[in-house]
Amino acid sequence: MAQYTRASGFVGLITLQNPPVNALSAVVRQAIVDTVKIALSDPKVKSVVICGQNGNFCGGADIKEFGGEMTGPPLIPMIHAIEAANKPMVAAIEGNALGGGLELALGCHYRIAHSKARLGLPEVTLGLLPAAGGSQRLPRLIGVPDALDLITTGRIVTAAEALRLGIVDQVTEHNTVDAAVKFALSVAGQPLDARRISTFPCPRPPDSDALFEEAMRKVRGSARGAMAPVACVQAVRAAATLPYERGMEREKELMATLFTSGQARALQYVFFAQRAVGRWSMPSGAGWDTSKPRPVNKAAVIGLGTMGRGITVALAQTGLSVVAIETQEKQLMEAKQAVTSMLERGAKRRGAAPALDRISYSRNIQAVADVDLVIEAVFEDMALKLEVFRQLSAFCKPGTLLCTNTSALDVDELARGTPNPELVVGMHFFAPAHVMKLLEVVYGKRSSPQAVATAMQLGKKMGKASVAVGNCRGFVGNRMLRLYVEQAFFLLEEGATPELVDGALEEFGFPMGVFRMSDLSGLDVGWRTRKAAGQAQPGEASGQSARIRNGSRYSPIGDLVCEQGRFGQKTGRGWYQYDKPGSRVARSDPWLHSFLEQYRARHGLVARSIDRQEVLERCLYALVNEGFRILEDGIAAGPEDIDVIYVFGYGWPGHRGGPMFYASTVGLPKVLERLEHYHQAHPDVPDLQPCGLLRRLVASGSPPVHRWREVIKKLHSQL
Ligand SMILES: CCCCCCC/C=C/C(=O)SCCNC(=O)CCNC(=O)[C@H](O)C(C)(C)COP(=O)(O)OP(=O)(O)OC[C@H]1O[C@@H](n2cnc3c(N)ncnc32)[C@H](O)[C@@H]1OP(=O)(O)O
Repeated sequence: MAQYTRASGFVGLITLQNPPVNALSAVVRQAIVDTVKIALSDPKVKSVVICGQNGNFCGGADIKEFGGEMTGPPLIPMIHAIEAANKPMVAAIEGNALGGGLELALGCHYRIAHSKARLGLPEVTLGLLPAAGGSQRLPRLIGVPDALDLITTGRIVTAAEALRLGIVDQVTEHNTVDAAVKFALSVAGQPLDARRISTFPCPRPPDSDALFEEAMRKVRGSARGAMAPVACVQAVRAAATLPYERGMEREKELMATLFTSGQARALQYVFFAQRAVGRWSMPSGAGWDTSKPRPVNKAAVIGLGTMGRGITVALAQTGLSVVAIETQEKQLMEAKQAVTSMLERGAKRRGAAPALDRISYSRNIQAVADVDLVIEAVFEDMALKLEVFRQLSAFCKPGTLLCTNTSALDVDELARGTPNPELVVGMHFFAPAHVMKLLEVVYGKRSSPQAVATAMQLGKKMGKASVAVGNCRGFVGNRMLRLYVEQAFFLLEEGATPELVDGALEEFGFPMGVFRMSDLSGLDVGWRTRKAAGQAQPGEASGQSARIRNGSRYSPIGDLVCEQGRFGQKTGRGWYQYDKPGSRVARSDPWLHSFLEQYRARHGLVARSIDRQEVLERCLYALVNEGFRILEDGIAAGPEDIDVIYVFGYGWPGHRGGPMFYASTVGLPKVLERLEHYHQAHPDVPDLQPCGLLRRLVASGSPPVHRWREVIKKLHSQL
């Protein structure tokens, strides 16, 4: 709702009240309409201030309402009535003014912001556009190029930037409502015609056609099939080329298309999934609501390779003191240089000072003595990690949390090697660790809820989408990925090319297909793991046995490519060829195609024609099937956890909502039927056998994704 009071005798004060973010629900919109009417009809009131309760202006339209039938007064006429008012309307912006919240403020005649306020139109991240007039008013206020930037990216700006752009009229360090009331009194009675943004002509840059074409090219390149960024460009173009009323019609048309698209539903699901994973739980029942994190002010990072450097940067940028440890002098100095330049680049981007003095460097592991938490990021070798954990246990003060950044090793085995296994958790970052938004927090059998709570809270502070998962080989993300990559290899054996597989996956929305990605990250990484596991065997054995391991189908194609010294971009050759080592532009490689032909001939395989649909079904349904197994095993608590991991860590297109959400949109019976089909066609791939949980969900009528947890709970209670 919204409360109406009078301030300083002559100012009507409307306070939005809908905790926690004062979203514009139907009730709030009705209250705004009612209170504006009261203020405008009160002869004593000379001007009006709109603010939000609890230091937060407004988080925008109520996203929860998008799923149902819209009731209550619509936003657009409500904002028009504010703009048309004959008394000055002033927005007092504290905290967030986002989406419909900023659009409401743009309907006001003046905007006063607190210096810590954040403003933006993030609708595009929800698959929408600012359709309460924002796409038409913002370009009129700040010009087309800046409006295009903010609307197509959803970028949030600080009050200082908002002032520079001309979005707000004044920024205050003091009480914003007091400042707005004072300001409102000072402008009482002044003419308002020049303050109604919808009446402004839209400043049209001389080269506007080229500008819009470039903007369209840019969003099409990065949107990977997402409709909203494209519609945002179209809406701003309408602002620049049409009168306001017609621009509003275009905004409405574009919004209608987006609103009813599956993409908006998927992105809104991701928004709520991100919040849901914060309410984590462990199989014991302990969770976010019962476990208190320990304070972490100082942390240590052990091992300053690529991951360790990124983690150091991320921790320092979060405001922690960091001790960065590497035993070899040369590596330590190289790492120091690399970390310094990463921090400087980041600081330049943010217009802040680099956090260089938060980091101390040491070759001595005893420097961990006074830290609250350690993140070990040494080479993926169990013996080495066990030794590091043994030393940490000896040198750390009691209660220090010991975290491992392993992506593949057993967290329980590491914990068993320490006197306090309850203090051990996995913190699995993704490269580059200071950029990638995902963190898997891996709890072992003995990890204490407090240790998990501490790692989750630290992840949140670092701005990561942090997901608590159980301990198993590959945790959630890599465990699922193995099956996806494996299907891509099998498809090559059966007649596909890297170009076909990557083309299908990139058209689906991945930034890179399996093979392009493999070339980027280096083929030798997986090869080393497969050799260590005894899977990759040297030489070009032929016949059936060369493609079987432990009774299941295995493709040695990746191993054979590695044997040729083709490790991807870094060697200039991999699944594709590159102009030179380190170059990024992949070109088809005739060598690889003839290698595939010879390989098939040697193994008696006859290439068949494979279409993009089969590529998608084989790769994606194998991945989804493993997701169901992970839920069945209790490694992830719900589908949201898996989806957040895939969207934020593995390039799964957000507008498809994550693999488990995607499966629900395809229809679980169809996913089940296709898996049965492929399992029948490939009985030597047991992983294609549909998971019991998938069958159970189908048998229980394929409930929507938000109800899967109930089925999973029931399943676990019966075990
Ligand atoms: C045909 C119809 C025409 C309609 C025209 C529509 C034009 C306008 C569209 C919009 O305004 S869309 C919404 C745009 N706003 C946003 O995208 C902002 C979303 N929220 C956030 O980014 C953050 O929540 C925040 C505001 C920055 C606050 O972050 P903080 O970390 O402090 O809290 P959270 O944990 O994120 O959120 C707390 C709580 O509030 C819920 N919530 C947040 N925003 C909304 C919202 N706009 N609608 C509904 N609910 C919202 C969030 O889910 C959390 O709830 P719980 O999950 O804890 O229950």
